[in-house]
Amino acid sequence: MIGAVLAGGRSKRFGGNKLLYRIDGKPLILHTIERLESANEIEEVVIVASPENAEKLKTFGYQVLVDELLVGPIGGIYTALGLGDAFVTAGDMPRIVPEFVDYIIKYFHKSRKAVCVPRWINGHIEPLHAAYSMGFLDIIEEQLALEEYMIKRAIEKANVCYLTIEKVPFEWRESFFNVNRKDDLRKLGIPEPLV
Ligand SMILES: Nc1nc2c(ncn2[C@@H]2O[C@H](COP(=O)(O)OP(=O)(O)OP(=O)(O)O)[C@@H](O)[C@H]2O)c(=O)[nH]1
Repeated sequence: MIGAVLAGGRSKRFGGNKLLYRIDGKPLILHTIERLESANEIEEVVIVASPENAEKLKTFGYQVLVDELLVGPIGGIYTALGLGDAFVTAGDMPRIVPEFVDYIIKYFHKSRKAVCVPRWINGHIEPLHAAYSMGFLDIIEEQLALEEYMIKRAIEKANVCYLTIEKVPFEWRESFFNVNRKDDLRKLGIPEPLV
């Protein structure tokens, strides 16, 4: 399955392009990609970028799709599904657990549902760590026509398989860690930059 890494955000909370921020000498997005591509079920990783970020991201040697919609993750997922079924993540997830990715993809194939997404017992879902089929494109198109851009709403309309997060190994939760603010770098053991 394709692994699609979303990279069309504005990093407002972080300030500056967080995906290019170097951690141990390597841009954050490459940490994410390397984790994702070490999952056995991932055949190829593609980056779904904003037109603004595309040129720089192409230098990393991965296929880059340009998201022309820029309406949030739903537009990135839409662009990725143009290539085929995809496991979609955010670009700011340097702690992805490959075994968890494989588990979700296998569950997705078995279930034959349009989307397979992890869900907490409290109902909160993790749509940027989920498997999507091309069959989901129709629902996204409907939502785009309605100017409803919340991915959560689109998923609610689909035939979905939910994976209860509390039922999988506790350590896998680390997979959802993402960098939003400079302060989050501390959780990676990196001192927050002074500027
Ligand atoms: N392709 C694409 N990716 C997006 C879009 N919006 C957000 N993303 C990506 O989705 C992931 C999660 O985004 P957020 O961290 O919630 O948003 P952000 O814009 O990057 O950051 P903030 O401005 O601080 O909210 C990141 O990897 C973003 O690059 C979009 O419109 N298109």
